[in-house]
Amino acid sequence: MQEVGFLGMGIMGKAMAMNLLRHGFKVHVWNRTLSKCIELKEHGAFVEETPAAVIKKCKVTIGMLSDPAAALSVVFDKGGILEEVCHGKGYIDMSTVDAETSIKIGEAVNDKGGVFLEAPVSGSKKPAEDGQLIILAAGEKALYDGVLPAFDVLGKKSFYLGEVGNGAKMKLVVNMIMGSMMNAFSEGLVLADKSGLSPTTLLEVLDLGAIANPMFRMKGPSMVSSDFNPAFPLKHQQKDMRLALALGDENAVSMPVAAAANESFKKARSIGLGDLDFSAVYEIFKVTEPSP
Ligand SMILES: NC(=O)C1=CN([C@@H]2O[C@H](COP(=O)(O)OP(=O)(O)OC[C@H]3O[C@@H](n4cnc5c(N)ncnc54)[C@H](OP(=O)(O)O)[C@@H]3O)[C@@H](O)[C@H]2O)C=CC1
Ligand SMILES: O=CCCC(=O)O
Repeated sequence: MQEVGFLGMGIMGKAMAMNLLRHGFKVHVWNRTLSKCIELKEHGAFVEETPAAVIKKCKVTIGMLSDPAAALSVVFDKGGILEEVCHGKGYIDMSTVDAETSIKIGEAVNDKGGVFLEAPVSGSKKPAEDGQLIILAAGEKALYDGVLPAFDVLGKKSFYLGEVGNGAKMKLVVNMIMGSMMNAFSEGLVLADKSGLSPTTLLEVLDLGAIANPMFRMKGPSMVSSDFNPAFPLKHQQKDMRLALALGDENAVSMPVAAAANESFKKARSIGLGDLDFSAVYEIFKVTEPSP
């Protein structure tokens, strides 16, 4: 499988498509905003006008879209993949969505004779550029096996999790934990600062102890210097908290920590931080009560 379609040239999709091109794949790309395909074209990608045109040319097409509405749109709307998907074609949705969205897409693709895999990823812009993602796939096993050469380029490890929906759920659980951790981390950095400690020294202390982790190590220094250039946009993290909380509702799991974290991300969105990196949630903890 050396030819692949790719829908969605956002932060992740562009990095992943570039990576496939670098490894010798022929890549047919589409993006709602066409201008985002220019750089891909310069690197040898074929730019198509609709998702349907991509799937017509490729046996396997990957989608990497912002949210459930976008994931559904490229499948069901005019010019969408349902217009061309048929026997012998596979569609792989790597966006972070809820299980219900994934199942709906999978059933529609199957009804047209195609095969479907969901494959959301852990890892952000840099792992996407470096082919170091963690792929959480579920759905048609034969498609999974067939697409492994591409997954091996995109990721450092692929998991096959069984029926459609399990990949989405695994991804939401992971991001729910990550979003909650980011809130606790932000509170700690502000608490250190406001109580007269150096946040930079706190980072050093954390990194030597039992809760050292790559996220604190990577995001900490840029947070302290108020650099929120987006790798993972805050609006997407809030979407993931919302979808994870809905999964909690369905399963009667009490999630007070995640619910509080979701409120923080919502507050950050409401003051215009949605397009910044999700670590910008830090900003809302800096706001102090005005003195009486
Ligand atoms: N960034 C990250 O670190 C990670 C992100 N993810 C997940 O991957 C997905 C993509 O994330 P990311 O690349 O960061 O997001 P971006 O916001 O950078 O890109 C979103 C993409 O979705 C497209 N899109 C949005 N709405 C529609 C629509 N209605 N119809 C068609 N296309 C649409 C955008 O097109 P246009 O350019 O026209 O706006 C763009 O190509 C999300 O589900 C996210 O949660 C998963 C792991 C890590
Ligand atoms: O969905 C985004 C995940 C970002 C990450 O795993 O670093």
